[in-house]
Amino acid sequence: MNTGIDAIAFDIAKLHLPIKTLAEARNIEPDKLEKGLGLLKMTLPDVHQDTVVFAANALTRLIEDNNLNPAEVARIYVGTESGIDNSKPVGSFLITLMEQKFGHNTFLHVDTVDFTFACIGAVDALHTCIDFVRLNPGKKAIVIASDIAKYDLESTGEYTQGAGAVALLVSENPRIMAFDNNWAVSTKGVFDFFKPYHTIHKKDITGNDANQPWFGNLEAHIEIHKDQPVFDGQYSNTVYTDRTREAYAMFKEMTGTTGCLYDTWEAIVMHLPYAFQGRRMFAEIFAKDAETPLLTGTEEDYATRLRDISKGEDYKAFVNQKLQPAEPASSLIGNLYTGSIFMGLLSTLVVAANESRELEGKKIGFLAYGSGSKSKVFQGTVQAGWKTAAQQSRLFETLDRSTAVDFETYNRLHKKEQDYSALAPVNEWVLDYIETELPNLTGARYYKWVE
Ligand SMILES: CC(C)(COP(=O)([O-])OP(=O)([O-])OC[C@H]1O[C@@H](n2cnc3c(N)ncnc32)[C@H](O)[C@@H]1OP(=O)([O-])[O-])[C@@H](O)C(=O)NCCC(=O)NCCSC(=O)C[C@@](C)(O)CC(=O)[O-]
Repeated sequence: MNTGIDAIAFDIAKLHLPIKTLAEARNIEPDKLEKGLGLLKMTLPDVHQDTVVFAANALTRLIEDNNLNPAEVARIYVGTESGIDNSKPVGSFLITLMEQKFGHNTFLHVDTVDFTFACIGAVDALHTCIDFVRLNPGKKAIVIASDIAKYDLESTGEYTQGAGAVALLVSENPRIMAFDNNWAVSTKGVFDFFKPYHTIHKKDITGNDANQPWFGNLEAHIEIHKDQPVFDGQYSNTVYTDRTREAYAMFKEMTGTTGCLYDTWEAIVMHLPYAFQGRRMFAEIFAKDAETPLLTGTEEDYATRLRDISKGEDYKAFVNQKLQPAEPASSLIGNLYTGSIFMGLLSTLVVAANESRELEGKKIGFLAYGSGSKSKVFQGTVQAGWKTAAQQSRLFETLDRSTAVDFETYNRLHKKEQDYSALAPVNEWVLDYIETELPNLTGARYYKWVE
């Protein structure tokens, strides 16, 4: 039985900071960001938006565009790493909101849960939902990837921010993409990017806490959890490359592929924290799988050879054919964390449709990554309804309508100083208020639909 993605909907933050504006303010050469990393716009949440809002908007669109009867949906599984509660999942908010819109008890028998593993959480949700539909033919599941990629001001992650959600309908005989039952994994527990609940600073070794055995010789200064990660950008690239290379090799082994695997893929969709991450990180796999000799001398020789290959004409042609179609949406959005790989898929489909290329029956390879760290490599075959879905998505028309903000507004939104919406919401969910008075409900978040 074919199982996979039957429909896609999305909700992307409607505000953006042009990357040039950020480059000028931070004294970075705009070309580095635009031509080096492929960034053009950085989308930002408005004051009335959080992960629940983006997820609810994408889900509402998925249901309405596909005339879905809630009774048909067995699961709504959410991938997120920017949830708003440590106990109550985004999924449980979604059930409340969908019942507000579609009727009392309409989602009573829907299973829901959040998956967190940095950017790969929604791929994990998809993986388990595909298994579920295979075991339960006729049932449908929804996977939602919803995140706000927020980094500290003036950090190297600042120019890779973005916000929004992608919702996928998973079913048998899907219209867009059917997945093979091979999922190769590479996992290792590392600290390349993480969001600790508490950050403990080493201040000095004279304070009272110095005597506490669990702090060793440190005085503890504890900060509460914040939205922005602790990360090491260059190390995260190394880990990204290692995990994807290892999972790719594992995929070859498990499928018994003897030749060059990527030659069998019409397009490659990778996790894109920024548009050019895939093309910057794939060069090693490109060389190794084609058995291009990489020097076995020093590490420096290896890096130089790899760099030469990545700047060569063969690699450029390969990038243009297989990796580039996933990039334009990322350039206009920024990082979507869990949603990035699915937005890369939609971008690939829309670019092919715009170029009148036929994808039906072609294989697409996926290289997912989540910090912390894990990669999953899998493949799918494009189905007959891909072009209609791509055209109906109106992806680039929607992104074109994004509103630019100035640097001051960006700063205020980032610091959460602004208490009014920069753009009035229309036909969408908004965060209405957060309870502050009632002791048993302090912190409860309430949402409403705005016509
Ligand atoms: C991604 C980094 C590390 C980039 O870090 P960086 O230091 O800003 O950039 P760089 O020096 O690595 O690369 C700049 C590129 O621009 C080029 N360049 C320079 N100047 C010019 C110019 N004038 N004209 C044209 N090109 C120029 C330069 O040559 C180079 O290209 P390359 O070496 O590839 O050829 C940084 O933005 C960062 O720390 N980001 C946050 C972490 C991150 O995104 N890591 C990515 C891997 S981990 C991941 O993907 C998971 C994640 C982050 O999504 C989280 C999760 O899983 O939840």
